[in-house]
Amino acid sequence: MSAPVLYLDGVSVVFDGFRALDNLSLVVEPGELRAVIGPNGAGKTTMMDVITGKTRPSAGQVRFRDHDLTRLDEAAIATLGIGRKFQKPTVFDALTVFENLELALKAPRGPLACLRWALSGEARRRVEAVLDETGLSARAQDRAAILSHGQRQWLEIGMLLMQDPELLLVDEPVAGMTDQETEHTAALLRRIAGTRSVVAVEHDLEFVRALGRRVTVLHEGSVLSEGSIDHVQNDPRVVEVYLGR
Ligand SMILES: Nc1ncnc2c1ncn2[C@@H]1O[C@H](COP(=O)(O)OP(=O)(O)OP(=O)(O)O)[C@@H](O)[C@H]1O
Repeated sequence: MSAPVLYLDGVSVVFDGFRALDNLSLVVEPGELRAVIGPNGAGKTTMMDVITGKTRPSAGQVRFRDHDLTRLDEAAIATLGIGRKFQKPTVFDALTVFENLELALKAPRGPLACLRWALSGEARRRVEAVLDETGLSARAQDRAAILSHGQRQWLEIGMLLMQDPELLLVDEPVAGMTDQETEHTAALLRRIAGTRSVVAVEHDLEFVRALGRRVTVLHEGSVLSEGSIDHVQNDPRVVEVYLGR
């Protein structure tokens, strides 16, 4: 079996004596799509913050491929190939969908290499591939301001894809979406995973079911249950602390 992309072992985060993460372990394989669910305050956001270097763990290992993330700052971690999508989109309203994607592109270093690359049409081809992948090709020349809520979220996911991340972290991607948009987002994340790994934190269980992959349930900073959506939904401990409320 290949080495995991993401490896958390025994991770704890303590805020003023309060354990937001408590001996948390999580392993994500290359190409895996993982859903993370759990009640409010379970530690989902803190876990994402630890992976991206925003929060330092007080104990435990956090590894991305062969990199020890506990020794790196946020900027260094981002350049390793970890992209994070927050709930609130940060697209540029005045620019078109195409221009937003172009702007997010990671061009080669150095002005000459960059110019040669731009002239080669490589940039345009990357934008077109991401338009296709996100289902936004028909909106390419529309300004971001007129997109629907769902389309803005997909554009933001597309902007992260332009950076060609190996691991994508998405925070509540379907909050506020219609059922149809939610289904489109599930299909998009399933497509994205395979060539990259994706960790999605979400409360919407219909969406998690539509993802159809392994689910991790967090509670009080550690893993309460893990497995298929049917497995975790039928786990009495999950019903007691999360689903039964
Ligand atoms: N900077 C901080 N200082 C003190 N406590 C914090 C801090 N950040 C988070 N916490 C606490 O840690 C716990 C875990 O919070 P976290 O935001 O990770 O949970 P969550 O699972 O993402 O919850 P939600 O579903 O509500 O977003 C919460 O009790 C929260 O109040």
